[in-house]
Amino acid sequence: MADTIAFDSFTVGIIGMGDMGKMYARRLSDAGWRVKACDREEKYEGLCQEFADRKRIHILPNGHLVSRSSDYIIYNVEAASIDKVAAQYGPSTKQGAIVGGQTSCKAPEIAAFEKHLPSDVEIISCHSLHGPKVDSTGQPLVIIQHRASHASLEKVEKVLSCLNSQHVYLSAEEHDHITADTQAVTHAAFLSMGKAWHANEQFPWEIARYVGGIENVKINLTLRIYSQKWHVYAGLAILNPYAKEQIRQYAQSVTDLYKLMLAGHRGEFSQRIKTAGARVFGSRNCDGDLLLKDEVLDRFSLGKKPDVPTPNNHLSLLAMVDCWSQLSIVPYDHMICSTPLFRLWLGVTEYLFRQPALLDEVIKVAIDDNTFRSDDLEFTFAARGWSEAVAFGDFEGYRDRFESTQRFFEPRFADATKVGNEMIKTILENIKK
Ligand SMILES: NC(=O)C1=CN([C@@H]2O[C@H](COP(=O)(O)OP(=O)(O)OC[C@H]3O[C@@H](n4cnc5c(N)ncnc54)[C@H](OP(=O)(O)O)[C@@H]3O)[C@@H](O)[C@H]2O)C=CC1
Ligand SMILES: O=C(O)C(=O)Cc1ccc(O)cc1
Repeated sequence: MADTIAFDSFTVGIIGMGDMGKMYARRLSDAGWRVKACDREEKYEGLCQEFADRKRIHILPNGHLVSRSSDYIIYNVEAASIDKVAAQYGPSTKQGAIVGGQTSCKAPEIAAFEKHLPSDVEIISCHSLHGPKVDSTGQPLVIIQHRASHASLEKVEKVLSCLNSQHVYLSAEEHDHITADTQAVTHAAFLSMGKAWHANEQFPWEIARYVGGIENVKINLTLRIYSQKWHVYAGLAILNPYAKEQIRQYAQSVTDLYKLMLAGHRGEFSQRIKTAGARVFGSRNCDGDLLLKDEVLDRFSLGKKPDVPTPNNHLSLLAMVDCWSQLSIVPYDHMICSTPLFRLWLGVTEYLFRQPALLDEVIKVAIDDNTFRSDDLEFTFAARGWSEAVAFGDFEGYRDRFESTQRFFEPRFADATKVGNEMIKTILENIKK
């Protein structure tokens, strides 16, 4: 029984001491757990120094040593490496231990564990649905009891309870299905915005069209994504069996809407947007209780807001709702398994679709105002480019696409992270109220 596990008789192993592994090691050891951890052998000395003042974190040279001496081992490595790393260290797992992974996509992780772990080892995976610098309190933490007894599940729950997250119990398949909707397609939208700004050599905070209100959310979140490691986004999009279709539909929605705009098909365009809005937001179509408010949004700008706002047709948002509608996705159903980024993204789409006057204005701008056709063309190319990289399973192509734009925005990451963190905190607190 979990009640009987004690700090001094139960060791947690962590394989992969990158951002998430270190966060887990620190939080678990702060709570009193004994942690044995490793990264690649060449990082052994550096990690020993980094964690020298932590008496409950014991750095070991490799995953064999962690696996054979730990009761619950969490793999915190790149999603694309899980098969290789589990093949390496899995056979060394202590008899009767519990093994889990924290990768963002569960199909390959579970397949790797089933293939490489001895049959007397139990499998319980997890996934913290937030980045390493976000306070884990109240955030969803998915727990997947794949091959394990109830008593072992209780042990894992007890260990992870120190994160103060909200436990969400799913199968690996349910997890991948939901995160394809909440994560992969959300990232595709922001990655496309960044790529389009880069293609036009625009720093959006310097351009009136992109300053103020929901533009601030778009810019801050785009820069936030590009300031992180490419493999996190590549892994959860390329390896998730459901993500290709979502991302393909997003690119298709962008393309369809762009063509209707170009051709000036006002009726068809408007009908398509309104139908999508009704399917996704249904009876939520009224002002009053929006997740996001102007006065909050306007505070978080990297640039100076113009006196008169420049019109924007918000193609990225219209396409998001069209995509959800085409795939019969109701994003509110996924709130239990949402990341902060997804909640903000949903807040932004809601802001547009639940204010009928604003939506009408946006539709009018889309058809009548061709000032920004070239920005929108680049956005359309970008969405299709990301979709192709994901569809072809092209990790290296994805990496090049990601890192070239990362370099373009790099000088502003420090500012954007500061403003973005503050924005996320304030907006999410507002959403809770
Ligand atoms: N960052 C995030 O916001 C979140 C990430 N995740 C998931 O968590 C996992 C880890 O992500 P994150 O910490 O950000 O990534 P990092 O790149 O920071 O960490 C992964 C670490 O694993 C190491 N590693 C690779 N192979 C081995 C090996 N054979 N033995 C030991 N260590 C190894 C890597 O070394 P090297 O760099 O040399 O390859 C790296 O230090 C990923 O699967 C990601 O999808 C989940 C939630 C949030
Ligand atoms: O909120 C997001 O979508 C992020 O970008 C952070 C993130 C990345 C990977 C995960 O598996 C979970 C969270």
